[in-house]
Amino acid sequence: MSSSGFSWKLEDHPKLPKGKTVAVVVLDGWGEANPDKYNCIHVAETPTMDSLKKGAPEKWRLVRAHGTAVGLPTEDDMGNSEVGHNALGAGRIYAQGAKLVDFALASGKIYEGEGFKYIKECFDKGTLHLIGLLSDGGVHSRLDQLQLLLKGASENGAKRIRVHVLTDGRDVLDGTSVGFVETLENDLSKLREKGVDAQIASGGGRMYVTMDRYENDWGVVKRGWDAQVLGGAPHKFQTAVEAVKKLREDPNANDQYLPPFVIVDESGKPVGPILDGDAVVTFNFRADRMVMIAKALEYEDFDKFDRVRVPKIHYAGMLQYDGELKLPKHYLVDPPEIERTSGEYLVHNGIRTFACSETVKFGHVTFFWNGNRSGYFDASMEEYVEIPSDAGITFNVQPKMKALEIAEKARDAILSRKFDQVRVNLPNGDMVGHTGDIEATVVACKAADEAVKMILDAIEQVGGIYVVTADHGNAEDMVKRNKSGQPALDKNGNIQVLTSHTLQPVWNFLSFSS
Ligand SMILES: O=C(O)[C@H](O)COP(=O)(O)O
Ligand SMILES: [Mn+2]
Ligand SMILES: [Mn+2]
Repeated sequence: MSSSGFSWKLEDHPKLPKGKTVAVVVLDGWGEANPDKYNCIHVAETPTMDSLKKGAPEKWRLVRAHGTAVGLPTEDDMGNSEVGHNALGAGRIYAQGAKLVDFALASGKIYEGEGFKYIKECFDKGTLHLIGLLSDGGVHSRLDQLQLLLKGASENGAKRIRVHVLTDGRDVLDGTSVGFVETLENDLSKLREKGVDAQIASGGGRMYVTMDRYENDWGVVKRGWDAQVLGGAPHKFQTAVEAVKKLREDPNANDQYLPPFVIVDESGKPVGPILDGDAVVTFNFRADRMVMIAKALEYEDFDKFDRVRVPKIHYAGMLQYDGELKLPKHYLVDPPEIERTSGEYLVHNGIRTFACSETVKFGHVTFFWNGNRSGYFDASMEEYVEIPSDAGITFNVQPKMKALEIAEKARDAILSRKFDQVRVNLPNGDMVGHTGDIEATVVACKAADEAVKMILDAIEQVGGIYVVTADHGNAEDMVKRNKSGQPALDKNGNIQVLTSHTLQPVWNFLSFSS
């Protein structure tokens, strides 16, 4: 024990047998909801998960995965992968980025911090660029926070502001992009009345422009760079409302995947490329989908794509997105200090870990699990395996994703007896659920169930222990509902497909009596 009274030493658990391999399976986006045709988990054949539900009551719990129970600002906040895996990995609840940004904006502390002072140095001569997700989803960003930041920045001296918007349709209903852009345009016109030169400068759908994660597809970030920094895109419009409305006329259009566009003046010149002497803020608070753009904006040595022109800017993140890489160096709000996570305890106690998922969720069981830190705590005790995800597709075309491959890796790791903890994330329910394709989501849930079976069979073979749980809901409810729980119909009498997460609880199954 150290002089402060803290010790890494873990005491023996009163009930758990020692020396057994533990499998930790996180089913991404797998909640519990009423059984109806919009509950893809219910509709799918899921014999393994069904049999777990029939287990003795002391072997399972339904737990909340949304709202204040997991450190989010309000009970209306759905759970998400960051908060879910942070909480699972740390075994504790932290006030999450969303809440910390709320505090900093409400108290005005954001404007007194080092990060804001740093960007403010450019306000006299340069433009302030704000890049981020435009919605009220509350998973990566929030419109009301952007609105407060716009007001605060202009009151604190920003004279020229350009917003680079990423449309959502994933944490909110598809088609809502138009309303969000109209709201923002309205705010910016009010700023203009006050003498601030404020405009939207570029845009695109979040999954096609800028917000890739875990280096799945740098082409996504490049499209954003070209529009935001270089002022180049295949589509040019004079206003962002016109841009989004026009681009949505394509029958296959989807807010998540809108092509990149730039706003140009009457002479066709882009109104807001990022130039030397400008300030840039990425206003998303959530880390995973900001790390890649942060690297492009901050790193001198960068070989992921040709940046063509690298402006000398003052760049700050809303938060610091990676605690290990200290990326970005400057940020407006201190991130939650997620310390002494379970992974760190394990290495201090000689317990060997294997973690695996496919690219799109790999960082969930490593980076998020370890408190938003990339890399190993101790490479000699840990092995992290990433199975490459298919890039450039929406996962409804491959709903089985790499579930089988993840399960095989986990099975082999368990049977090798080289590891004490084997943890995986099975992405299917979530990634396919986000596409809004109900049929494909049913196939996805079946595939995830088969993967769970393979892992639990291996655990049984070695006489191990399992924990099967989820980070939040998604696939168990694929329709927007009214207050009485019935599908809410749109003005044409159609159901509205829910692509987002839910407020539903999640299962926690243990193979031992707790
Ligand atoms: O980033 C995403 O894909 C969604 O906004 C949230 O999904 P996740 O929290 O499951 O990653
Ligand atoms: Mn998730
Ligand atoms: Mn999700």
